[in-house]
Amino acid sequence: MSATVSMLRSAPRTAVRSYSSSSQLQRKVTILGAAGGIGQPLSLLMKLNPLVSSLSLYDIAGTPGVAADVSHVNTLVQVSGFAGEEQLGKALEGSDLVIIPAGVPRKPGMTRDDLFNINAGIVKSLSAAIAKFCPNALVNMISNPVNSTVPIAAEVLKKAGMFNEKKLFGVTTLDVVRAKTFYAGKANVEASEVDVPVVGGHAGITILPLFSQVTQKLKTLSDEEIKALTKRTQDGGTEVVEAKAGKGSATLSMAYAGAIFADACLKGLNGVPDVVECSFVQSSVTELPFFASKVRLGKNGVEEVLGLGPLSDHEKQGLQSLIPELKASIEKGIKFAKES
Ligand SMILES: NC(=O)c1ccc[n+]([C@@H]2O[C@H](COP(=O)([O-])OP(=O)(O)OC[C@H]3O[C@@H](n4cnc5c(N)ncnc54)[C@H](O)[C@@H]3O)[C@@H](O)[C@H]2O)c1
Ligand SMILES: O=C(O)C[C@H](O)C(=O)O
Repeated sequence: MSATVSMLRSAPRTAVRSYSSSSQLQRKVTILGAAGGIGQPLSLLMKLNPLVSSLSLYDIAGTPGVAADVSHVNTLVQVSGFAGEEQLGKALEGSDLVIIPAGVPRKPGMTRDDLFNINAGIVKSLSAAIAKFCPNALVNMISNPVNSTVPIAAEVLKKAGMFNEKKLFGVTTLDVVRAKTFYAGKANVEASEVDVPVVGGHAGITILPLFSQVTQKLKTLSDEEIKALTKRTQDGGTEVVEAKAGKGSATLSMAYAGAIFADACLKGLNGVPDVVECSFVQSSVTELPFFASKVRLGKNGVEEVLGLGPLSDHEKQGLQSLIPELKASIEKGIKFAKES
């Protein structure tokens, strides 16, 4: 059983145990964009997380209702709702972890980069508020295009003199969740027992699953099957956007993935050893300033950015192909933050 599934099954009892045993486990988590498609189920999942003591739900509107609703779930997490820019500071003050699913989602026919014009400004203003009200918090960036929004947040935090490269994460966990699910389906193994690192970025070919490093290699898949799995993982977001036919992009699977990554960050903060997840972070693994790879999480956020490990020829080729696109998206984000 995965850690998250077991967390969900035992949430209320575990919560009582954590709070009575150690005040050091009290953590404030803030969700920016909490009334949205991802924000609402993610708020529910964080209400079930025994490592959270206070859950602050912020959006431009609608959060008092979401907070009232989620607050009735019988765990010990204290929930507060904040709506409108004048309440943003109060929402953020004292946060240990800020999760950002604020911004517009794709419609069929759009790329993630088509969201840049609207979401870049949203991420910029929210990052400025984080620099002002909770500069020591870990930040989990979900808003797309992640390949540009993470560099934007870094630049805004730098301008404010508050950038700490150990504390800013682009959330790419959904790519890992998809790679595990699709691989398990093809190889006929238990999805919860499969692990697949996904590196690069979070858009199209910049998403590079490393199926050569999969755990649970009970069955050897052909090169053609691996290529098809790679393509399906890269197009996973588009598969959902098309199926939703204009009603947005992945929300439920993203909330699940976001909750897994937030839980890993909280475990790291609490000193749990060997917490490793893939994430898009400041990196020297390639020549690019930001790159997704396995990251060891610790009390200060990123403890170690792990290397890529041995790659198959197909993966080496994928890595070469993704660099120009990822570089351009990173540079676009940096330029926007510097010039606006
Ligand atoms: N990283 C990933 O893997 C991943 C996966 C799925 C979706 N996403 C992205 O997450 C974002 C949100 O998706 P969604 O489906 O929840 O969209 P949504 O439209 O349902 O919700 C977005 C929410 O953000 C809020 N918002 C807008 N401006 C804001 C601001 N300035 N401050 C606070 N909140 C603000 C909106 O009011 C809305 O409630 C999109 O950009 C989407 O592309 C990323
Ligand atoms: O595909 C999208 O636009 C949303 C998200 O990035 C995803 O991967 O599902």
